[in-house]
Amino acid sequence: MDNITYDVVVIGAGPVGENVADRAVQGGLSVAIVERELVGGECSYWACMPTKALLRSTSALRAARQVPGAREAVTGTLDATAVLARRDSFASHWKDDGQVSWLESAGIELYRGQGRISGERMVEVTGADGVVTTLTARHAVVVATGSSALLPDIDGLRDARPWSSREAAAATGVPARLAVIGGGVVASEMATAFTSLGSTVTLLARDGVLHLAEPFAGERVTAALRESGVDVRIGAEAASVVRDESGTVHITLTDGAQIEADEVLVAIGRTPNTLDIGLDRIGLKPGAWLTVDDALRVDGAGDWLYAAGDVNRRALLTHQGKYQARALGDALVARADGRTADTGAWGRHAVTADERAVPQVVFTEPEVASVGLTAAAAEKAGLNIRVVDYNLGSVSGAVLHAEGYQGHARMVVDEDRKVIVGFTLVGPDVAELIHAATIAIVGEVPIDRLWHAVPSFPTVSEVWLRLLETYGR
Ligand SMILES: Cc1cc2nc3c(=O)[nH]c(=O)nc-3n(C[C@H](O)[C@H](O)[C@H](O)COP(=O)(O)OP(=O)(O)OC[C@H]3O[C@@H](n4cnc5c(N)ncnc54)[C@H](O)[C@@H]3O)c2cc1C
Ligand SMILES: NC(=O)c1ccc[n+]([C@@H]2O[C@H](COP(=O)([O-])OP(=O)(O)OC[C@H]3O[C@@H](n4cnc5c(N)ncnc54)[C@H](O)[C@@H]3O)[C@@H](O)[C@H]2O)c1
Repeated sequence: MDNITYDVVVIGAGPVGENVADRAVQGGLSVAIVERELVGGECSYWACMPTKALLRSTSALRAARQVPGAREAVTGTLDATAVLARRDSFASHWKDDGQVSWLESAGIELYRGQGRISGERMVEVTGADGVVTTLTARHAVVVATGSSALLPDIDGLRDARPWSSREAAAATGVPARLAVIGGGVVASEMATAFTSLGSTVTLLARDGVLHLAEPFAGERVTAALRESGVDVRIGAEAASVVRDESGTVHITLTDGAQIEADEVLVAIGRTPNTLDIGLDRIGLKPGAWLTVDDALRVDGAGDWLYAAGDVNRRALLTHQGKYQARALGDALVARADGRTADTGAWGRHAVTADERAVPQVVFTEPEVASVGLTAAAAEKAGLNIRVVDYNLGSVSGAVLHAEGYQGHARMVVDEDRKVIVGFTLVGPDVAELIHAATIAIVGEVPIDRLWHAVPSFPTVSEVWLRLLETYGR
């Protein structure tokens, strides 16, 4: 059994673990990173990259069809084999050589195997050959073990070999009939992808489609899914699932209705990867989300244990986890140098945006792009708000962008401070528009000053001017 010492030991080499390690090494610390599967994590092989690769072809086809002249050049349907092949390359064919080379070039030491905390500042790594290596961290252990798909307790579901987001993202073929349990981000995106690849999709959205977003977003995505042939059943709940000998999946709903499918995708949220990481050895509960303070220190542990990314449940998004990683990596360097970390609001080592300005793009058709609070969330937080709505389809840039462009924009203004606290867009190709709103919220740009941020004509961004005009000067 080896015992090796580093300044920092990171468990989990997903996008978040990699970024903590990178910042710490750049600040002069020695870092070991432990990975049990593929370096690059969920995002690279089974989440963001492969799913967005699947969806991009759908979006390109829709865009061409919405513009006369281009429309006539597009005569067929999606080539599913070509789409899946492009997806394979974006998942690096499920090989991590490229990311391992990057770790090497960055000076980060990789240990392959299951990492478990074995005591204060200690991590045991059990390799595939059963050999255990003990790593000691001089300054910090960072848990960046991410999350896995949650499976609900539905009668027969486990035996029916359901797809999780992993099987959907890495599908080798297109099922003729796909049932989806869930109405959140994964369910909406995968229903969009598979209907356009040719599946007959039934979406069982117990709590509605994208129900935590502004209501108009879920309504428009629901309408578009239905228009593309998806059978969206709001309020439907699966009671039991059986896969028969022929492979057909039979789903019985709580109201007695029956659905048949060739595959069933379960997308009802995530569970933290903390069941087998040694939490019991330090008095914490295995399987629980790791709650952290503003410095990302794990509650109930000493000042040596941190958690970043999905596992701390602050925002289950790659970009937000990487934001935490940059702040944490730099803070570890500062502390190792004997400096105090700057974790006050918007400080260099703070993760303030986690609470005020988390952007997200849902790559459905239409796309939903949002940042900050919805009107409902702002009201619940006790803010004195004004909601400003505008029909995105009437902006000149949108009219030019696509024939029959339909979309909607909402700005939520904190009336006491006269700054934007929330922004949501729904419409074709709105993804790239959201960063302007993120900057306005993070910068707390006064509404009066926004009049001086002039959008170019004729772009869809002109919606900013229309929203200001609607708000009034
Ligand atoms: C289908 C889907 C699509 C998504 N699309 C997007 C998107 O478009 N944009 C976006 O921002 N987010 C998206 N997300 C969310 C995004 O994938 C996650 O937020 C992100 O992967 C979290 O990164 P992480 O590093 O915290 O965890 P992960 O990516 O889960 O990485 C954790 C790593 O830790 C390893 N690990 C776990 N336990 C141990 C252990 N004990 N020892 C050693 N190694 C261990 C795992 O093998 C894994 O490699 C999507 C999620 C899903 C499910
Ligand atoms: N484009 C993106 O940014 C993107 C894409 C995919 C996933 N993600 C991230 O991955 C995470 C996981 O996505 P997800 O869609 O699995 O979770 P989610 O939290 O977005 O949605 C889960 C949905 O399942 C429903 N649900 C919960 N329990 C249920 C049950 N027992 N039966 C039926 N429905 C139930 C919920 O009401 C909710 O609508 C999200 O937090 C998201 O941020 C992001």
